[in-house]
Amino acid sequence: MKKAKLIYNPYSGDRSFRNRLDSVIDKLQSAGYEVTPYRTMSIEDIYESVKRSKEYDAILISGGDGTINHVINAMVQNNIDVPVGIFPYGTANDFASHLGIPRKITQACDIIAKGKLTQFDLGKINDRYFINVAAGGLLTDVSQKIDINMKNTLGKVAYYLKGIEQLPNFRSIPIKITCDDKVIEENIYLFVILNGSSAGGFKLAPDATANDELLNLIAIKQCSLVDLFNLFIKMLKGEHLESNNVIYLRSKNFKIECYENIETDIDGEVGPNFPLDVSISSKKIKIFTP
Ligand SMILES: Nc1ncnc2c1ncn2[C@@H]1O[C@H](COP(=O)(O)OP(=O)(O)OP(=O)(O)O)[C@@H](O)[C@H]1O
Repeated sequence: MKKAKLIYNPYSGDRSFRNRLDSVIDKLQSAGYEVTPYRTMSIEDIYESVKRSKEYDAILISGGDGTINHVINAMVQNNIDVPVGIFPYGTANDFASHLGIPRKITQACDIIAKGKLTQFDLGKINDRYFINVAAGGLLTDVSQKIDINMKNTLGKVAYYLKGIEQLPNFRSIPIKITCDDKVIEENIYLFVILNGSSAGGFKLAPDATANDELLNLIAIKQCSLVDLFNLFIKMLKGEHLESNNVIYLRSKNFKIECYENIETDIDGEVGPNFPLDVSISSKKIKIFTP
């Protein structure tokens, strides 16, 4: 039998994964995996658990993008290069949705049982990796500021409510983006750098895939409230990339400088300080996919 370590964050999403544990073990055992579950106690504990997982044939993760981010960073730090299985039990689950991995336990187990692996890129920001998105600006600390109980009860709606609550603080920030031979200096509201295609449930980079060896930078320029509202409508229709108020760049590298002390975010977790050196690490992880 192959050995799989199942690392699960009991506080991700609606916290219901723990009730499915027996069913998961049953299905994976039938597929030839001897499963060792590990219930994480904290973020630091995720790193400790992965460090002790060098003998396994696969690492399976249950949680949202934040949990996947920490497990993958820990795997890279420890040179663990085994297949990764995902149970999308977070709130937004942007990365798993992008990969087409469903939340339903039977289907997620079937994907692991079938054993099809696809290589994916990782974004790198200073010395940390991101699976889906790195962001900065005035709404990006929304996911970090939401109370975990509010997120568990209200799901994705909690992100929007917290976003609206932050609107009075909405102001632009001066930023310098260097990419290939271009330098752009602009006042912006926020920027996102995507490896996948969605953030917070919004399909911001519709043509991007997490294995095209490119990162997608989308920034919203300072504009009037009316223009911002129109941009939001365009975003819902997937037409925002054509707007004059949007900067859209695709590249393997970006340098981002900002002289104001604003927070950054990677996969919904607290990110590093400026300046940001962002790059793509091509085909860095292999994940069980449909
Ligand atoms: N026991 C724990 N082990 C690991 N992380 C924990 C634990 N308790 C709370 N957390 C918090 O869970 C967060 C990660 O949550 P995760 O991203 O997996 O779920 P989510 O936020 O509900 O989903 P998504 O990111 O998809 O919206 C970390 O920021 C961490 O602070």
